[in-house]
Amino acid sequence: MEINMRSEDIEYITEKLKKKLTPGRFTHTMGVAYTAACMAMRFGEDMEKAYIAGLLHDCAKCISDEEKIKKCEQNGIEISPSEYANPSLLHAKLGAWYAWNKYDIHDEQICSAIRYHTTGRPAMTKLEKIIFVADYIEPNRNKAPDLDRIRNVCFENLDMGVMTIAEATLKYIENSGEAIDNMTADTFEYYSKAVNGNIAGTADQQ
Ligand SMILES: Nc1ncnc2c1ncn2[C@@H]1O[C@H](COP(=O)(O)OP(=O)(O)O)[C@@H](O)[C@H]1O
Repeated sequence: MEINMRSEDIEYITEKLKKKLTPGRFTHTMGVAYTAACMAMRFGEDMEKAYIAGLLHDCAKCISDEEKIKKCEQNGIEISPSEYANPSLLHAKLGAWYAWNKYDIHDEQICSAIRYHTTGRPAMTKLEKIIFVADYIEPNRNKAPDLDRIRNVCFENLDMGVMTIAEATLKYIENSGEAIDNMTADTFEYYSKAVNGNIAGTADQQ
């Protein structure tokens, strides 16, 4: 189902995010929104939903770890052991909750794309894949190695893009010493099989 947002509503969300996020995070946010909209054009997804999901994906990012835990506990959002050990991961779950409850985006697909944008998950929807990938490749990102190649891969084949980014993220977090959420490893495994043709029904991105 389409969401048909009014341009005033999109402007309102954008202005609110500008206040809630640091300038760097806001720039990244706009990059993800535009990249997600481009990927939606490329892969036949709803452009407006991709833009809104990109806009809101980090809406809970600029909150202290203590506050993230508190807000999750207050609102009945379950916290896993790896999230207690690495509360920064909670911005994705909490962001999905904020999108629904504070920004009034009553759309399961958008909120789920926000929910899984950091770790990914096996068998993602097309919109979830687009936000997972757009977060990594948007034009303001410049620290990850091999980004030009990864950007090409993502626009060529969405599943291969997800696999490549999950693999790069795993390498990065293995060296960071932070508590690891196993969902990214599950995502990598699933999409390795998908690109090698061992899982049926995921080739909607060719
Ligand atoms: N499975 C995971 N376990 C632990 N940390 C992870 C995992 N996946 C991603 N991260 C880390 O979470 C951080 C935030 O990632 P992400 O949400 O994708 O970007 P951002 O919110 O900055 O746009 C990154 O440092 C990334 O390495």
